[in-house]
Amino acid sequence: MFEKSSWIRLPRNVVIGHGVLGETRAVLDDVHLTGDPLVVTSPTPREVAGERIVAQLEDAGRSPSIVTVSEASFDAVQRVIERAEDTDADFLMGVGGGKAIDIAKMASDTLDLGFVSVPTAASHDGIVSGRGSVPEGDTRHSVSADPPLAVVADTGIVADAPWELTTAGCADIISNYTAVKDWRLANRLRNVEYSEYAASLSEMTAEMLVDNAASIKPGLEESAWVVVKALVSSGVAMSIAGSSRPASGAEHLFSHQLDRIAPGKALHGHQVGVGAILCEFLHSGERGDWVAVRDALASIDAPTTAEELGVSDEEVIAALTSAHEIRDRYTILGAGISEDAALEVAAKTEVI
Ligand SMILES: NC(=O)C1=CN([C@@H]2O[C@H](COP(=O)(O)OP(=O)(O)OC[C@H]3O[C@@H](n4cnc5c(N)ncnc54)[C@H](O)[C@@H]3O)[C@@H](O)[C@H]2O)C=CC1
Ligand SMILES: O=C(CO)COP(=O)(O)O
Ligand SMILES: [Zn+2]
Repeated sequence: MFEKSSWIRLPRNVVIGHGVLGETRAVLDDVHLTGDPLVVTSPTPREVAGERIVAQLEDAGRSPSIVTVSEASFDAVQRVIERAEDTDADFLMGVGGGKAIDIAKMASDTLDLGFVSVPTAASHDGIVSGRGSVPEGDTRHSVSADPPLAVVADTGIVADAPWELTTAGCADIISNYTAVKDWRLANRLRNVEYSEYAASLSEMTAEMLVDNAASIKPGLEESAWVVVKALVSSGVAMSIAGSSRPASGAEHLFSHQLDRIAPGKALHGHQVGVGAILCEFLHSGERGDWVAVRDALASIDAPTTAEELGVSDEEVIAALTSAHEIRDRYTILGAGISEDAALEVAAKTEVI
């Protein structure tokens, strides 16, 4: 008899559309979050959404608190936990980009409180995922965390965000191609647990985004819709898998290493996009699909070279040759690639 059991944990309400921030209170009521939240945000998202949520809840007689965070780290999670305890928060809301959402998600998981995700940019696929991604010293953790009970994605706000945040979200989705290839490889070579449903959903999400690339344009609210839906779909794939495997392979290891070697130079999505070009070449060779990955990234204005990322050629090579060390995750990088091989793949793909 098949005895294995697994929990697929998903949000109950995913509300996407123009002006839906104004419906936040109704969304919270619908999932029985009737108390006082701690809103976790960063400076600009605080202005464009955080303060508005606080005002809306205060008008309804509630007493929300708000805290601003700057980086994704275990220290930041701890500070938010303390603030939630001090303010006696009933639940947490992550309002902003991937870092604010990850911190709020991880803090609410530790506190065993409800969590609501309010993305102000379509820059990453952690909007609905049951994962938190944070660095610690020389390693990068991808930890399990309760997914949001509800998501409120106001496409008016997302469409007004800087265009590069949207192109970063698109690149995070395009990187699903290599992530799934790595997952299948790890399943074949290391018997890593694998879900064909999650893998297919992840690939289909990337496929649909690439097929719609021509309609993804700056300032267009319809584009915000398309990208947010793809990010939700990719997050659902991670929830089905119970890991970030469907959306995170060697291209993510490369990006996480770049975060250490060249911190603050480029967005997560842009780094994983360039990583996907390199890793696709490693998977399928010179005449393989790396050109299609590069062209898809270029078609939505995402960086395809070290220069466009704002990092040096040496930093790219250092990140690529050490990426396998950052996490125990089997990928096309295996036990690591040599500097010669890294120089060749980076030169042939014109990343450097
Ligand atoms: N947990 C998960 O499953 C996933 C987590 N991530 C994590 O998410 C992080 C990357 O997320 P990002 O959003 O790229 O970085 P981020 O959270 O640092 O946001 C980038 C910048 O955009 C600003 N911003 C957000 N909305 C804005 C708006 N409407 N107008 C103006 N500025 C705005 C933020 O305040 C920040 O300064 C990484 O730490 C990555 O590891 C990424 C994918 C999946
Ligand atoms: O960024 C991610 C998926 O896009 C997930 O990253 P991690 O594998 O670090 O959790
Ligand atoms: Zn990512």
